[in-house]
Amino acid sequence: MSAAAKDNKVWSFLPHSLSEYDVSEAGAFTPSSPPLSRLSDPYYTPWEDLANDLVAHQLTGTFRERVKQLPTLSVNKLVSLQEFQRSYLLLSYICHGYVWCLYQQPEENLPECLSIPFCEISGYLGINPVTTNAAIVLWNWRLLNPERGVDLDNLATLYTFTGTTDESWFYLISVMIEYTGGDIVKYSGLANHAAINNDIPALISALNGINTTMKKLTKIILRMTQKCDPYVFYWKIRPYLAGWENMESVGLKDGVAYVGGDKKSFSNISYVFVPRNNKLYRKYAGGSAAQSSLIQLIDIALGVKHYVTEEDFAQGKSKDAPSNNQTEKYVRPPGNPYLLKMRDYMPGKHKQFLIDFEKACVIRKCVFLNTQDVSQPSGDSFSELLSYKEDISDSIKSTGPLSTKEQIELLDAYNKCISSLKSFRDAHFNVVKNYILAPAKGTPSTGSPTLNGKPSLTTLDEKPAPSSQNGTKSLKNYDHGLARSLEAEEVALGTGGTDALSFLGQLKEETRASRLGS
Ligand code: HEM
Repeated sequence: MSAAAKDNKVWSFLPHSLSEYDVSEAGAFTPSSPPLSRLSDPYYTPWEDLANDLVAHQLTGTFRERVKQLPTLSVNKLVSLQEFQRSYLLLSYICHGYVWCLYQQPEENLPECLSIPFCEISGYLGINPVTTNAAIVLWNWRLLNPERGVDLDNLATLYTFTGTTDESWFYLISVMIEYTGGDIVKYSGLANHAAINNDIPALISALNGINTTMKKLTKIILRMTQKCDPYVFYWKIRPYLAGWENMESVGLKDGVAYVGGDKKSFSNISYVFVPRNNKLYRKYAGGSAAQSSLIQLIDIALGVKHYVTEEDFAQGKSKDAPSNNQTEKYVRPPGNPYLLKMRDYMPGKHKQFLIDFEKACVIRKCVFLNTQDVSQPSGDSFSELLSYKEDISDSIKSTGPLSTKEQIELLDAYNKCISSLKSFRDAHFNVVKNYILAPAKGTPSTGSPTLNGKPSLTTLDEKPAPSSQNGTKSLKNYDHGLARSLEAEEVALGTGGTDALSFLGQLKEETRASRLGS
């Protein structure tokens, strides 16, 4: 009997047990117990102390000076996966505080005391050495009352860059979504197990579970405006979350040099080496919930396919792009390069879970094969159906045909899941307009309890004069990393450097198009 079977026979279609992927039905990709609040060995006190004082040192302008006094600590005294996760949080937080230091020009060299341990720890975890959703969300929370469960009225963050409640809320909304996603893991497992066995009542029940959970996720994301102010998010918080890819305009021409870190060996993680000044520079995207394994899992479970954007395809950025000017969807291979790239910004175990689940997932195939009479496929969906029929592998047990009523019920349960995923993406799209487009263009944002579109904190004009103490380079203008004012005709860029709204709009459309039947 495989490890998976011993763990839970529902998951026996995977080569490993859920716990081996560091995934659970209780909290999805969040750890099964709250993240550590301190490393056990006092040897790591220098990291702990500096992280605790990050906000204060940002304010006084002494952060970079303090980082340079750090000893280069060995990772040999980290004793568990949880300790590696905590040290990854500490170092990603310190590194971004260092590169994007408040009111300073971005710094393009990460000193050895940061880069060597950060690269080693990231290699162990199978994730890029940069701030990610794993650092600021999955491994960055605690329970106020340990006797009570995970809920927004019992959660606190371990670290924020700005010391604001807005930043805490921004992360905690994501924590709550990720944790609630435990039911997505549970029902996706049940749905695939049912699909493999062609157990239609069980499949319908599991799909209903996915639908109900998706609705909960949408309700949670809509709460973002309750305690996170778009102005604070865009101008104060987002700059710290930026990575060092597409940051030429703010001085990081080749990204950031991980001084000394390049001597070490790494896992099979992708990054770009640019030799300059005898240093090797790396370019990484910044922290984004696009690195959430949960939302990718939902796409995989429902068989929602994304494609290279029309724009990139036309420019030949896809390796499969044809030389002529065809941009029809059917010639674009499935897989959006940005979303696939984001898997290198997930913990390696979570990425492997997605890969293995994708290989084994037959939920959409089962729904499609069982509902042909009522879904009446044509065009692209007819080709899809043919490909399922031609697949002679016996991944789905064969049973008799369903009655029309049963077919309608199954199709309905599946399409409701697609609609609720589309509603989540609609809600997210509006969040992005509100938190990026509106503040960047100086237009009123909606739904903020504190601002009503007018800056209530320090306005940009009142921003303190840039500091030049300690000989560090000073900031010349107000644009910083990802925080930039945009002219009316300019598009807002996502952390990956592409037109965020057009990219997200395409994902919404691809979700909608995944409905079966009319
Ligand atoms: C203020 C709040 C938020 C803003 C401003 C925001 C912004 C963005 C932007 C600009 C993108 C485009 C790609 C990129 O830049 O990486 C994106 C993608 C994405 N975001 Fe958010 N986001 C927010 C909250 C959330 C939350 C709470 C989640 C929940 C998990 C989330 C999940 C995603 C996902 C999954 C993608 C990839 C596209 C997709 O699969 O639909 N975002 N977000």
